[in-house]
Parts: sequence; structure tokens; C-alpha cells
Amino acid sequence: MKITFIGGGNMAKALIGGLMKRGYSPSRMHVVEMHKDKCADLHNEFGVRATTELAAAVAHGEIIILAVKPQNLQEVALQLAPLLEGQLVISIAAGIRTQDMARWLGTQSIVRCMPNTPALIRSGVTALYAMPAVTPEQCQRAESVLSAVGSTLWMDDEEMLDAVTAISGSGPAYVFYFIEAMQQAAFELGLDEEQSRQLVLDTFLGACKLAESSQEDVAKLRERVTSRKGTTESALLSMEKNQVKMDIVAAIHAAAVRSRELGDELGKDA
Ligand SMILES: NC(=O)C1=CN([C@@H]2O[C@H](COP(=O)(O)OP(=O)(O)OC[C@H]3O[C@@H](n4cnc5c(N)ncnc54)[C@H](OP(=O)(O)O)[C@@H]3O)[C@@H](O)[C@H]2O)C=CC1
Ligand SMILES: O=C(O)[C@@H]1CCC=N1
Repeated sequence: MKITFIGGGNMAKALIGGLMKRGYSPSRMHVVEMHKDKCADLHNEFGVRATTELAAAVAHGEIIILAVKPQNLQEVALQLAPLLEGQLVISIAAGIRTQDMARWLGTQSIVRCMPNTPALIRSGVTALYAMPAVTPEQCQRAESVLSAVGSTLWMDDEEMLDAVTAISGSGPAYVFYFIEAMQQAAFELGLDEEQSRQLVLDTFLGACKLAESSQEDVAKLRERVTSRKGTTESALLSMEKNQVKMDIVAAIHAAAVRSRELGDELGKDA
């Protein structure tokens, strides 16, 4: 399957890198990127053909992946519309609804999905939504691309993609933020950089593996770490006092609101 990415930024790179680790040949992937220096970087890093010219790259692709910022999507879709020859279009853009893309692109063969950056190491998770006109075979094609870089799940209700964006699309950033906080604390407590990296990352990996392998609720696993009058209790009491959990929940709601706002603001014709 030949894939053309429009937009060669962070997420396109994560998908290209992940697909290559899965064995996709770089010759099957073309990228249209508006910055010449980024085209050169993409070619040097992945060996893919990267160009500023839309037409030839679109003709090459059996699947077109829209990987530009939501703010650039309408412009790209309008340029793309006359070049399409029945290809499946997959959008990874946050917020932008399929009915708006269909109007701009002049096709209903559209799958909207939300991957995340761990796709680079084939540990991503992607939720997908297909417009009703997308055939089962096209759904299978979309799934085979995204499942090459991690797990996948289909959504019946497109609105749920705003929630997915807030949870797993943006989610790696929340995890990195927590890791940064723990590394700062480790440094302040006198551990060196290498020691903090090992202790913090192995703690995250170990806790996630334990949660994944356990049938129990994560709250139960947390309670098991928390000895009465012990160290964890002190930390968790401090977090509760500072409403850390409530703040995290509120922050994730803000991300979902932003996803819906992007759809409302950018879905209107300019
Ligand atoms: N980053 C992430 O973790 C995730 C991102 N997404 C979605 O993926 C999309 C891309 O995000 P991300 O990779 O982070 O963004 P980036 O800004 O890193 O990448 C987009 C690239 O496309 C370029 N571009 C803009 N207009 C055009 C055009 N007309 N033709 C070709 N290239 C163009 C941009 O240039 P310039 O910078 O000048 O605009 C930029 O280099 C977004 O819609 C985002 O919502 C989805 C899941 C996760
Ligand atoms: O921050 C963003 O808008 C994009 C979508 C999900 C992750 N990054």
C-alpha cells in the first residue's frame, strides 16, 4: 500500500518511523511538506521521498494521510480536491469533523483518526471513525496502517474523537509532564541524572505493566503502595490538599473542549 503524507511534522514522523520499524519500505511513502529544509531532513532521516509539490505525491498515494495542523487543513483539502482519484483520505487532525472535510475534499471516503506519538516505537494507540460511505475494505486498509504502529479501536460516534484526543492524543504530554516533575524532585533530593532517569522511567514502566496485568482496579494497586502513616501517604495527602487529581481531570476536560472548539472554528468555510 502506497501512502502519501501531507505535512511532515512531529506526528507524520512518528507514523513514518513506526511504519518503517514494522517493515514498510520508505519507497512506499511520500511526504508533501511545505518547508524545503524539513523535506531534506525527512529524506535524510527516513529515506522517504519528500517534496513541496502536491500533485505528483498525491498521484503516488493509494492512501492520503492529512497530517497538517488543524488550522491548515481547509487550505490543504481544497488544493487536494481536484487531484484525488478515489483514494482513501485519513485525517489525523484534532477537532476537524469529517462532514467539513468531505465538503472541502469533494469525497466521503474519509476516515478521521487520532493516533499518538508513541507510534514511533510501535506503541501508539489510535481511535478511528469512518464516514458511512467508507467501504469495509477501506476501513481494513486504514486499520492496517494504524495497527502497524500500535493498538486501534473504532468509534461509532465521531463526537467521541474529541474525548479520545484529550485522553490518548494529548496523553503522552501529561505523562511526560509527570515524569519531568518526578525527575525534578529526584534531582532536588540529590540523585544524579542517570539515576533519576532509571528510577523514574522504570517506576512508570513497572507501574503500567502491573496495572495492565492486574484484574484489580488501579485504586486498589495504589492503596497497596500506601502504608498507614508511611511515606506514600504523605505524598498523596499533599496531592489531595493541592487538588492535583481534580486539576488533572479539569485539564483533560479543557483539552476536549479545545478539540470541539477547533471543529467549530475551523469547520466553517473561510
Ligand atoms: N503531535 C501530536 O502528538 C499529535 C498530532 N496530531 C495531529 O496531527 C496533525 C499534525 O500535528 P504535528 O505533526 O504535531 O504538527 P507539525 O506542525 O509538527 O507538522 C505539520 C507540518 O505540516 C506543514 N504544513 C503546513 N501547511 C502545509 C501544506 N499546505 N502542505 C504541506 N505541509 C504543510 C507544517 O509547516 P508549518 O509549521 O509552517 O505550519 C509542519 O511542518 C495536527 O492536525 C494534530 O492535531 C494528532 C495526534 C497527535
Ligand atoms: O496538541 C494538539 O493539538 C495535538 C492533538 C493531540 C496531540 N497533539
